[in-house]
Formats: sequence, structure tokens, C-alpha cells
Amino acid sequence: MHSELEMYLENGARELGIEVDEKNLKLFNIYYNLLVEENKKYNLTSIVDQKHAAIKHFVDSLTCMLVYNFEEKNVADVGSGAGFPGIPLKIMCPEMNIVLTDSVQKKVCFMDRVILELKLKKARVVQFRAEDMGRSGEYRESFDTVVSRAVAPLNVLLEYCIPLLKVGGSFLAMKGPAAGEEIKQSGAALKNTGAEIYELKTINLPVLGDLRNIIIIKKIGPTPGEYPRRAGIPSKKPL
Ligand SMILES: C[S@@+](CC[C@H](N)C(=O)[O-])C[C@H]1O[C@@H](n2cnc3c(N)ncnc32)[C@H](O)[C@@H]1O
Repeated sequence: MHSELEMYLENGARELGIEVDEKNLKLFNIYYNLLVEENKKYNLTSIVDQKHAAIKHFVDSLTCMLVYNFEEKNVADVGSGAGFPGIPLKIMCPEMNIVLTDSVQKKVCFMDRVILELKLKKARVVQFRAEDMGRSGEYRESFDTVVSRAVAPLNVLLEYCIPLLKVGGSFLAMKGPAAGEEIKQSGAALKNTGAEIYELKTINLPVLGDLRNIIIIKKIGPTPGEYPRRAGIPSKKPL
């Protein structure tokens, strides 16, 4: 017998053309139970009922698979929080290498636990302010792909994420209905970080119908050394 979570996840993903097999349904179940348990200690997410967690967290994360092939890629999830979209993508694309990152220690500890319990290989969690990560020798211009959901307005997010990408890499910014407006505000941030908009993909979430946008951005040249600016500056004074 499938739980409500499994039912919404399996059917919701299928509506998008993504098949979640039995083995992966089990992994999502373990992840969900860890999320609910952790949420009793502090507010990790406001979405914990099975239907909404399945659609708004798991299926929503998987929408990135509609626009990008993650297998074998080096991926970073910036501001991953409780692991979205990175952990669902990792469950479904086991051959990718992923670095999940957040600035908050208890979120980093939670993601570490999820990776351990789900026995996910080629996945690691690091605690960083995105601005500091983008300046570190180890991570700057080292990823094929960066993903990020619900972290900052696009003009700020570009300064967080583009420095992490190799030239030619792709940034997938998961946004709500205001994506078009955010793009209009981001001309300077795109130009200064060496990026351009490649495509805007609009998706309706299965079951709930909520509108989502994935902005696909390409890095077309190296990011000048002055970006990202010091931690806190990009959000205070967006480009
Ligand atoms: C609203 S939560 C979204 C979490 C997750 N991406 C999701 O969609 O459920 C925003 C997350 O971004 C992290 N964050 C915000 N600014 C950041 C920064 N400058 N560097 C790293 N993480 C940041 C926060 O700690 C928080 O976990």
C-alpha cells in the first residue's frame, strides 16, 4: 500500500513525464520522515503534510529535470535549506556529483543526516555564505550547474551563483510568477557577472496548478575578480 506522500509524488511526477520507481519512493519516504521529525525541533519548513510536501517540495524540485540533464554533472545547490531542490534531484539522478550548501549550521547538519541515512554517494554538504563560497579557490568557477530555489531576488542571486560556475555552465533559478519582473531588474547583474538569460520555462505544478518559472542562465565569460562582493553587500546593494 502506498502512502499519501508516495501517491502524490508518483502521480505528480508522472504528470511531468518523470517516473519515480519503488526504490526511490522509499528514499523519498525516509527523507520525508526525517523532515517531519526535524521540524518538531525547529521550523525547517512550513510544508509538512504529505500532499503538499510531495508536490511543493519533491515534485517541484524535480521540475528542474524537465530543462536540464544532470547525470554526470558537477552541481551546486545554493541556499539548499532542508535540501531543496538538490536532494530530490540527487535521488533521481544518482550519477551526478552534488554539493549542497547553506549558511545555517542546523540546516547543514540536517542535510548531512539525510545524505547519510539515504546512503547517497557523490553528495556532500558544506556550510558557506554563498558570497564566501564564490571567492574560495576550491569552489569558484568549478561547477557545470548551479541550482537555487527561494533564496534571493534574481539580481542578488546572480552575484551569489554565477561566480561558482565554469564558463559555459548553466544556472537554474527556480522562481514563482514574478520571474519576468526579476529578469527586468537583472540587466546589470547579468552583465557584471558574465551571464545571459538563455530560456524561461513556465510550469504548472501538478495537482495544485501553482505557477512556477525556471530561469535558465548561461555563463558566457569569466566573472571579474571583484564579484561576489563581501558577504551581505549583494543583498544590501544589488547590482
Ligand atoms: C527560503 S529558504 C529556501 C531553502 C530551499 N532552497 C527551499 O527551496 O526550500 C532560503 C535558504 O537560503 C539560505 N541563504 C540565504 N542567503 C544565503 C547566503 N547568502 N548564502 C548561503 N545561504 C543563504 C538560508 O539559510 C535558507 O536556508
